[in-house]
Amino acid sequence: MLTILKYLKSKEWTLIGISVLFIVAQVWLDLELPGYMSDITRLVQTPGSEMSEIIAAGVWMLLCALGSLATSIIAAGIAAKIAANFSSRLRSKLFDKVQSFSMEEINNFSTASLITRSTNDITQVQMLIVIGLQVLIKAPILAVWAVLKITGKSWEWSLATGVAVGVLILIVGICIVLVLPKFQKLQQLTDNLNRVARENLTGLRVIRAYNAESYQEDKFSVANHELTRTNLFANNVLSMMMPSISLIMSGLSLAIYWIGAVLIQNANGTAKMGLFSDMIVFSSYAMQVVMAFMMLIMIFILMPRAHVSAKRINEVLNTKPSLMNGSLTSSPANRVGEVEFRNVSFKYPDAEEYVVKDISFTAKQGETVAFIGSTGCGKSTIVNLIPRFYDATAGEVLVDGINVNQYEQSALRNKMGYVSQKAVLFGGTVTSNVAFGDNGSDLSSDVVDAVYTSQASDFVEKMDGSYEAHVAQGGLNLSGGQKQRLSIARAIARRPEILIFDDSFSALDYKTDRKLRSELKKESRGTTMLIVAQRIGTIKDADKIVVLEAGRIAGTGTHDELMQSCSVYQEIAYSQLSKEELA
Ligand SMILES: Nc1ncnc2c1ncn2[C@@H]1O[C@H](COP(=O)(O)OP(=O)(O)OP(=O)(O)O)[C@@H](O)[C@H]1O
Repeated sequence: MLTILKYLKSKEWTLIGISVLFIVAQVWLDLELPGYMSDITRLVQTPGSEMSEIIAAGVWMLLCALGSLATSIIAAGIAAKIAANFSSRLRSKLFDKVQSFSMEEINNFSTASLITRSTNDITQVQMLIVIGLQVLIKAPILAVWAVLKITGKSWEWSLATGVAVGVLILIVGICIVLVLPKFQKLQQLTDNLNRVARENLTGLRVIRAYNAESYQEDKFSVANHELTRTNLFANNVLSMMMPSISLIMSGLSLAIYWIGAVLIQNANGTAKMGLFSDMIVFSSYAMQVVMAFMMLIMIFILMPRAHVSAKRINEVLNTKPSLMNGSLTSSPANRVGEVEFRNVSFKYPDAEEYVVKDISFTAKQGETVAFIGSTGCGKSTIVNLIPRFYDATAGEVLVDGINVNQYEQSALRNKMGYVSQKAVLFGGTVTSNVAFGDNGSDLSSDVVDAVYTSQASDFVEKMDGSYEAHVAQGGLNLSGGQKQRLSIARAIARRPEILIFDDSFSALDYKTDRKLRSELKKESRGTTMLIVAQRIGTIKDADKIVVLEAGRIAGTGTHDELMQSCSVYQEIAYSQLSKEELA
């Protein structure tokens, strides 16, 4: 928990110092009250006392109470401000850190857990800071000060107070030992609930189409039930604390008055009055001592969960991204748009088997290199190594003759236009989606050209608002083919050295696919293209086709060469094209 406090700024430490001053003032004012009460009791019982003296003591008492209220409001305001700023900073830090993660780290934590850590976990820490800043500082000051006020009055009363505090600590200790492991589990179960809810919402259409609502509900109920059960256990244990504290407070009052009654009975005439007034003052201070411990208990309720949350936040913040950033921001001027794989092998983190093995090929500037092969043979994996979504396990991936891990990641990715297998659009407009990213072009002419090349102008111009038309989050108001065309436009609009299409043409009909490729050829002359495809028709004209089988290269060459030499390619070609098309 303490390590997370290093993210507090010096200005916030100053504010904490100021709030300590207010809290000390509040405690002092609170502890003045019993003194005035004792004065009033004494004055009331002393014959011949002036009414004005009683009123004066009452007014001072009221002023102390108002002062205590004002200082506590200010201290609470400062704590809320510090906690809100601190948690906002933590959220930004987590967001930035996750942005720097490779797919490996994201998969290790899981998306659902990263969401819980950025929201629920931060809220737990924020709550502890808001309450902790007031209570954690106030309680010890109050306890020590109140104990000092009552020491030396009567050892019998002190003993009763000591026993009460001892029992209180014992009960709190037992509760904490019981609930601490549950709190650890609670955050993991919240992750799990998030994961199930996310899966349900993203797969809603499929769930409905297959009438699988009850199956999903069962899954959700299991996660929900487990979370509820753990929550209930923790809350049931904690709920026993409050009645125990009330019992201890009432028991202590009773003990003080009982002891007082015996002491007063045994005292002589004049001492009786002093003892009575002492008893009232002592019982007030003793209550303050118990109150101080009660406040500490509140912290002990929040602390274990916040401690677990802080640990989970720190885990993310302290994770070193496995992709180390290189330092190169540009490549040699004479080698542009070149991609080379030298004996590259790759296995996914934690996997036993290599997904691709010993891959070597070169794509020179302006060339089109295509990858084809059966499902799951490793085509997407290969192209994902170029923008460093993962690093090669063995061998070298070079861009413009330089290993990709020597580039600054942003510089490397600015060289590329990448279109993923599943089209991804962001909430905004057509223009904001096409002119997306670091070196996305803001020029409306570039956006219009890219949309035209990607065969999207027809439908974009018909949309309400045209290029400024609204695009829903995830492109939900567009069809699959329309989304894919806009993602292709986004890659083209960057005017990159290298265009990577990861099976991006499959969502398009044959006619659009053909028109798009012929426009692309005209518009992106000089741009190196790497195309993963399922259809031979899409890649037939490529300068080089790499045929993959079970993660290895089964053949490389042009369509005609492969038709002569590669049986795997022939098989794919005969299954897709007629004899006339192949002729
Ligand atoms: N994130 C991942 N973690 C572990 N294994 C993965 C991951 N992504 C893919 N794989 C595995 O790697 C293999 C190759 O996957 P890849 O997506 O590269 O195939 P592909 O040839 O592009 O397939 P498709 O044509 O169906 O898109 C598959 O067997 C798959 O199970």
